[in-house]
Amino acid sequence: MREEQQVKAARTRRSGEGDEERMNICNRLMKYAKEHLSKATWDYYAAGADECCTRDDNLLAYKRIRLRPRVLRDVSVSDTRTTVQGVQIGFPVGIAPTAFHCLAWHEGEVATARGEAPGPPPAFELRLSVTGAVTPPLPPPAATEALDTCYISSTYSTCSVEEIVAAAPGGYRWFQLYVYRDRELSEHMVRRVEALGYRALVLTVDVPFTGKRRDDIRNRFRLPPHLKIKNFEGLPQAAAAPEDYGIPSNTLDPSISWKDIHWLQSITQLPIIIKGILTKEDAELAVEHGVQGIIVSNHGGRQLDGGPATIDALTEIVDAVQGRMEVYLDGGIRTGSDVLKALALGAKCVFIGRPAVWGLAYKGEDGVREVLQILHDEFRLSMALSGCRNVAEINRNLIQCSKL
Ligand SMILES: Cc1cc2nc3c(=O)[nH]c(=O)nc-3n(C[C@H](O)[C@H](O)[C@H](O)COP(=O)(O)O)c2cc1C
Ligand SMILES: CCCCCCC(=O)C(=O)O
Repeated sequence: MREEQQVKAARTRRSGEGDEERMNICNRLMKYAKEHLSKATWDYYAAGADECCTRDDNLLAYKRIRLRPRVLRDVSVSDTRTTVQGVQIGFPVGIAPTAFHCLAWHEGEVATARGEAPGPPPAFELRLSVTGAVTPPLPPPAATEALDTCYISSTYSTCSVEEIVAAAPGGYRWFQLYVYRDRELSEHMVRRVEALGYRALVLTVDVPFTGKRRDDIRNRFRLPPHLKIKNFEGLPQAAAAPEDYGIPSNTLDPSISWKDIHWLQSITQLPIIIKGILTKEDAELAVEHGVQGIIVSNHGGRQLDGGPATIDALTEIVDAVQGRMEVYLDGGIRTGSDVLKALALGAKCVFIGRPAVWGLAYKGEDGVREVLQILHDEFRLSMALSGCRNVAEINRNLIQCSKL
């Protein structure tokens, strides 16, 4: 079942209504994207692996968690700021790496980067036109609060890392990397992003092979010829290789193992974040290998179907790590209360994949900015309504015991 249908079915079960007007902003934008993108592009973005159980569970798992709000705690001011890797960001929601943004919007990742970087406040027309109601009044933001957050740009971007940085030089960025069969290609990318001021490397470890995405197979999906993986343009390693999705298929190395973490550490001083951890055993190994963080991720349910929802995997991982490195999470974040629940269960920050793409498809950089703005406002409201004045006050006491 598609994400949209699944969410609708769940909502209908919960509320007894088919209440489209009350859809959260991410699902509203998803609906817009579905109506406006080509079928093959939509299918690619929305895809999950096999029967999409994990993709759908990523969302539904949040809806099974109940909060324990505290009251009478003077929430007249709430501060959403936090830090990741020692750097302050405006609120604990960043943008996960997703490929091929030029399929959603002509400016591609350049628009995403602009939408994420600090800039003028967004226009509120979407909030009025899509939700049909003005956002409820909120406590005033903390004085220095801004929507600055972290954008992890994908190796498989349709704009180059140079174009992304030039478009929005003030942004805080991490680079998503694969270990390629040709280690020189990985090293080349590391050197480039170091020189450009990227602040961390996010090593994706859950794609030894591409998951079985049935719609993509049926559609014979591949990047159209007028679009390119710009990061590989002109590189001899990528030139003659056979392609998968329009990506040189020899780039990913299925033989990578923990020893490659040492290799990566030997060629860079940047913090290394491993993306795609789902068990306490691998989290423990990540600590032992001295990386600076992990992202609890199942690749948006696009790789192994049948694995856990990320929010369900989080607790055992946080308990194993015991604060020895930062633990982040992606997958299924669609509302401010999802963010609150993930933080309460121990995530330092969460990342959104598809919602940023839906925003991009809706209105380019303004659409991305609005998704972030709305998630920010929802998160701030959820904090206040549960009695949290700042991010440090969010902890497991907020979660009903049956979920711990
Ligand atoms: C269209 C699409 C493309 C993606 N491309 C990448 C990628 O290039 N590298 C990567 O590490 N993860 C990639 N991911 C996974 C995301 O980083 C992230 O784990 C996932 O989207 C989070 O789930 P969400 O979409 O429910 O927020 C992609 C996901 C989607 C939906
Ligand atoms: C040959 C690997 C295709 C992966 C493309 C990007 C990605 O991670 C995705 O989920 O899609």
